[in-house]
Amino acid sequence: MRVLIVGSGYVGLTTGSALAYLGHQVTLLDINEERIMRLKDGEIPIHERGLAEVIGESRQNIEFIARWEEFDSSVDIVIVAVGTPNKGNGDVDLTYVEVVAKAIGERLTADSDPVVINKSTVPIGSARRVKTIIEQEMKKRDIHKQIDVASNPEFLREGEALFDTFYPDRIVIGVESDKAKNRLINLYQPLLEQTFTPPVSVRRPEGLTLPHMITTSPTSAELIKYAANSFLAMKISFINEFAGLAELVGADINEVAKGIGQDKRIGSRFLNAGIGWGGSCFGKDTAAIMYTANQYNFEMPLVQAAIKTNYKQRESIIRKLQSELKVLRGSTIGILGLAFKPNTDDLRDAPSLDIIRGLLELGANVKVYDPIAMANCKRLYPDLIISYASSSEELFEDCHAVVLITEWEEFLHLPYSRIAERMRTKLIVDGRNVLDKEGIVRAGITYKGIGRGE
Ligand SMILES: NC(=O)C1=CN([C@@H]2O[C@H](COP(=O)(O)OP(=O)(O)OC[C@H]3O[C@@H](n4cnc5c(N)ncnc54)[C@H](O)[C@@H]3O)[C@@H](O)[C@H]2O)C=CC1
Ligand SMILES: O=C(O)[C@H]1O[C@H](OP(=O)(O)OP(=O)(O)OC[C@H]2O[C@@H](n3ccc(=O)[nH]c3=O)[C@H](O)[C@@H]2O)[C@H](O)[C@@H](O)[C@@H]1O
Repeated sequence: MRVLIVGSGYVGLTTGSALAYLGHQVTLLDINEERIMRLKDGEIPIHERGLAEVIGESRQNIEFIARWEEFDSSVDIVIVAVGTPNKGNGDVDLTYVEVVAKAIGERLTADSDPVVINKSTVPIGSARRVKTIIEQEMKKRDIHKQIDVASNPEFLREGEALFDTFYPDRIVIGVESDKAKNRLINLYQPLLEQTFTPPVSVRRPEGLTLPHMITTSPTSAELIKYAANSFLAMKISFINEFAGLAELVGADINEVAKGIGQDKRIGSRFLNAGIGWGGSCFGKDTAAIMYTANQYNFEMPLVQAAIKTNYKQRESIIRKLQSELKVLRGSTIGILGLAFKPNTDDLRDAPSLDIIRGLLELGANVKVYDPIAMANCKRLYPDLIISYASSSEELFEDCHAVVLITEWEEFLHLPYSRIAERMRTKLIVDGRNVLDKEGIVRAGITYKGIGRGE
């Protein structure tokens, strides 16, 4: 099928590359000309495992364009994957989606017959809003036509974006017509039946079950996306709430998580206690659903509490440092990891940033190290008065304490005896409960985890 994807960010570029790999003819349109130029030159603008391979192998099926003038009105599917940022009050800024809807409506002809798909995370009613805008624009040119707009929320995780795209647990489509339903089934057929040859760098896991396609109304599909992210956010906050209690009563939250996670009804994933969630979506989407609920004068105390607990986790790191070091003014604190999670250079709503700001406000000197996110930090936050270490080992030099924020693989096996010698006071706060506690203690370093009632 011929597919136009509008927006070439994490979601658009991943989806577009995967669809091209599966054999569709994909055009990726982004108004960010620099990004399109880089893509045309073969550069991969985001850090995602397998993306270079998948794009490389599908070059003949992908084209990159930066101008709406090149829009081909005879396309079968248009996927909208532009950003839907928070306005600051929880409400979703739909400007980009609306601008795209208008641009589509201005260009469709009487013969065009595409299905338009909202893949961006959008509040309920957005499929209808996009449909109205497109049809109104067409009417202005005297074209009276119904356009199918479907909702097809995206569930990929950054860092595992291609894996999640090729091997999804489910594909949700919110449609109002058989035409839209059938076109989406055709689009995703190779994934539903797993008939493609997996890319070398994104292997198919053994024992993989086929993904279900879940067909709903557009409104249900829109709500499914918010419910999924809110539930995952709540699950993390739930374990973090118990981590706080575990510290007081002398239990180990890792043991508790294992003990409850083995219950299939609960499941063991997303039960890692620590400094909580960050990233571009959990914060934005929980705030957005609270905003929607509020518009209906409806309370969602569970989601609200999940948000509150999450941001308390970041503060709790500073409380731990205060409790061990007493005075933070003049202390040097090392921050191991900046990205909101490993395998990405994304700093959106990264817990590291709040923790760094909190430490700076208390007069501490902050030193940081991250294998790939430091360049982004320098570029986006030039106001942060911090120093950058050249390696994870060098970070420990002269530190009064080091806090692990992001569980990058390379941080998991540090030479503790060597780094102990470089520290001024020997304290490691393990913000993700992933370090070798025994090894750290053996090297004479004090270990503080999250929810580990030492
Ligand atoms: N990043 C993630 O892991 C996930 C994101 N989502 C949702 O997907 C949507 C997109 O997110 P990301 O890909 O992260 O955003 P992003 O910010 O990485 O990419 C959006 C792209 O859209 C482009 N754009 C904006 N206006 C445009 C226009 N008028 N025409 C053409 N291109 C335009 C921008 O230049 C940008 O490159 C959001 O609604 C987000 O909530 C959903 C699941 C996962
Ligand atoms: O809507 C979105 O954008 C996406 O949001 C999340 O994906 P993502 O934000 O990329 O990353 P996750 O792997 O979910 O991690 C989010 C945050 O939760 C934290 N986390 C995760 C799991 C856990 O057990 N504990 C925990 O603190 C991570 O460190 C990270 O900061 C969801 O997992 C995706 O399904 C969804 O599509």
